[in-house]
Amino acid sequence: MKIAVLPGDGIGIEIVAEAVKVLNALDLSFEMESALVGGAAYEAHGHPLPDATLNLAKASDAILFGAVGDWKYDKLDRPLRPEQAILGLRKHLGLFANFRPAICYEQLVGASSLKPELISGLDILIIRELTGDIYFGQPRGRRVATDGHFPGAEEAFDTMRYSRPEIERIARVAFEAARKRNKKVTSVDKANVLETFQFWKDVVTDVHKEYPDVALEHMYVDNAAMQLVKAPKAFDVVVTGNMFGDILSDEASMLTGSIGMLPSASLNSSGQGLYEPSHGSAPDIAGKGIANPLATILSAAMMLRFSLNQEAAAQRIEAAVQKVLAQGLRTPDIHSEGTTKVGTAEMGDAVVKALK
Ligand SMILES: NC(=O)C1=CN([C@@H]2O[C@H](COP(=O)(O)OP(=O)(O)OC[C@H]3O[C@@H](n4cnc5c(N)ncnc54)[C@H](O)[C@@H]3O)[C@@H](O)[C@H]2O)C=CC1
Ligand SMILES: CC(C)CC(=O)C(=O)O
Ligand SMILES: [Mg+2]
Repeated sequence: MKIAVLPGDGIGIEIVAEAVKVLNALDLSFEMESALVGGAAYEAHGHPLPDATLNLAKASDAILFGAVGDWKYDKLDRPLRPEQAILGLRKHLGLFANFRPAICYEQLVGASSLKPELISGLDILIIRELTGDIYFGQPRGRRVATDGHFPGAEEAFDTMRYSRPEIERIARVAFEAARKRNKKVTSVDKANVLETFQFWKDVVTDVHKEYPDVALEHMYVDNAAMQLVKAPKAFDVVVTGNMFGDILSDEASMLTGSIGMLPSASLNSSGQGLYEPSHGSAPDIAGKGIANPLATILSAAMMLRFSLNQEAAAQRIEAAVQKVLAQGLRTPDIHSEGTTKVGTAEMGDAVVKALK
């Protein structure tokens, strides 16, 4: 079993180091090979996703990814910007199904900005389509407007699009996942305004006929954003497009206490996966040793479960995370009165120690 380790930029480097520490402590036999990605790869090789990194990712059973990006690259031509590395990996590896579980551990009920009764026992799964939508649609660019409100003015445009097979396959992933949970799927769209999302809604409704045992509800994305903070436990599986899923999963992360707690798995149709926290490179706290590594450590657990067939090891990691939280250890993002503030490396060490 081979794992490509791509730490990336900012806190990506700090949090991936802790996940690797935990993986090494499991005494399983897998090979790990690291490569540069994002801004770090741009600095060294002039490209955020060099061929060597992409080839390593393709040749691996799984990829452990940190995060890419830094404000200092915001003026680069888009193809050279660090974020193109993660978009490129998703596209080249066909990682269309992004699982973002928002689970509120009992020990962190007080860390959320929501009332305890709203989030205690929360366990929802956001399934985000990851290789289509306005993030990948062509054409896109800048031009001089020939029509619209200001003909002759400079304008920018992107293309939102989804094909039937793209929607069908992510809908099936969602219905299958719901079958193993509470048998409810909420499909989030903007069908009242966007043709792409009326189509999304129609196709999800068609696929639902194959899953009569699973309840399907449709919800507009603006309402979904509101319901997520009003009554989050009413959701089970949420399936949505790339952009809405990006936004809603960051919102959902606060139900778990912090974005530093939200892991993710991005899978293709052959079971190969990329595992990364749902957050970014956090330049505001990078290099300070205070980033929460738990989302990345929990992503490593998802990797063991989904790509490496190591369910027992995945459960060991998840139990160890719960144990350190029960011990009262907290990075600053989840710290509250009466708990012990620790740094990134101390948190990783504590998880290693807590592995049974
Ligand atoms: N998959 C990826 O590589 C992603 C990369 N990005 C990139 O990351 C850079 C920063 O973007 P932002 O919008 O600031 O989003 P971000 O997710 O990096 O940070 C948002 C806020 O959450 C905090 N935060 C994030 N992760 C944390 C952790 N593990 N522990 C404690 N606090 C944490 C940050 O300090 C910041 O205040 C940008 O260049 C962006 O494009 C953003 C999202 C995903
Ligand atoms: C940097 C973006 C491409 C990705 C993002 O925000 C995400 O995947 O959550
Ligand atoms: Mg995001």
